[in-house]
Amino acid sequence: MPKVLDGATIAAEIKQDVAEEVKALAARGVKPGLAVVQVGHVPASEIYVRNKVQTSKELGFLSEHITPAETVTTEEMLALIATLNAREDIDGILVQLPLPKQVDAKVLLDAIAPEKDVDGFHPVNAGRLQAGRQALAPCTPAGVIEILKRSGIPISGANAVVVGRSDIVGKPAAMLLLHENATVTICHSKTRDLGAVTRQADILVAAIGRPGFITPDMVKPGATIIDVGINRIDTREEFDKFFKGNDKREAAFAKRGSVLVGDVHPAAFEVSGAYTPVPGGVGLLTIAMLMANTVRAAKIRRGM
Ligand SMILES: NC(=O)C1=CN([C@@H]2O[C@H](COP(=O)(O)OP(=O)(O)OC[C@H]3O[C@@H](n4cnc5c(N)ncnc54)[C@H](OP(=O)(O)O)[C@@H]3O)[C@@H](O)[C@H]2O)C=CC1
Ligand SMILES: Nc1nc(=O)c2c([nH]1)NC[C@@H]1CN(c3ccc(C(=O)N[C@@H](CCC(=O)O)C(=O)O)cc3)C=[N+]21
Ligand SMILES: [Mg+2]
Repeated sequence: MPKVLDGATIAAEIKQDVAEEVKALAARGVKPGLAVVQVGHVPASEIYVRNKVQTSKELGFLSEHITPAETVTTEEMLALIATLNAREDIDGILVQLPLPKQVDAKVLLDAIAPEKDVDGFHPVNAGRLQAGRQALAPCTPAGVIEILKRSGIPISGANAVVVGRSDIVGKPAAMLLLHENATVTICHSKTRDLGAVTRQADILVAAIGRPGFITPDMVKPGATIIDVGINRIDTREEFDKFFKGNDKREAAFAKRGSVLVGDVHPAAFEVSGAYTPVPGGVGLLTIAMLMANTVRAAKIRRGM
């Protein structure tokens, strides 16, 4: 039976560590400040943003949830970011993606002060990360490393295969695995004979954005699978592809009319030695690492 790498338990450990740092900072009169900017109404963003704001409050941060209208312009957003950059009480700025199409996301993300870029999306942080300098690393890839380390899964010398090469997940995940001395392969939509590559993986990271894409034949028996994908399924036909006969998922589907599935087919987990579930896996670590990054940003920026 494969081991389930429980994101909730690991996230709780990280949040405990963060809470202790917050206490030590409070004793020195410092409160980490996080601004979460959520533009318009993207249904998928609601729950994530709520999680972020709630968790930062629980941990005793100064927490601001800023909600510009759907119709906001790039210029207005730049003015908001300039204000947040200049504020002494704000240590971290997060602009939730996706943004409406009239807003130039790249221009905005580049305008965030790198020392307040708790998402780790700014090119300065990406460059610092790849150059092996101190950097704010993107939260989801950082969470992947934390899960592996805290679960005692050896990374050094392992064959790690990352499927997906986005600037916010796949690429930085590969870079962090490399820094931990894994032998890293990055795959993408042009990769030839993907299954042959993924079957070499001791650690397989799926960050593709396609429900159940990784099938059992693509997995080396006993491998560790980290499923980053978050895909919402809302038709019976799709549901049956992944969860037919699964009572717990049936109940969730009946109740909400949709369920989440990762980029890994549930049957592929059965081949693995250990895996992160969706939900309850990497997503929860993303939130925890955002908190850790915010405290880190506070300490660095305030010279502590
Ligand atoms: N758990 C969490 O906290 C988070 C989860 N996510 C989830 O992770 C997933 C990936 O997100 P993100 O990186 O932003 O997605 P992107 O769409 O930016 O990138 C997807 C990557 O997958 C590759 N890909 C697509 N189709 C195939 C294919 N058929 N074979 C091989 N590779 C393929 C693409 O290749 P190419 O470059 O060639 O197009 C691309 O590199 C999504 O499900 C997203 O919802 C994202 C962020 C946080
Ligand atoms: N600037 C920016 N930074 C991000 O980090 C960012 C973003 N934009 N846009 C969207 C993606 C996605 N993302 C997730 C965060 C938490 C969960 C999460 O909490 N998941 C839980 C609950 C899922 C649920 O029940 O819906 C779980 O997997 O168990 C998932 C996904 C952050 N992202
Ligand atoms: Mg994306």
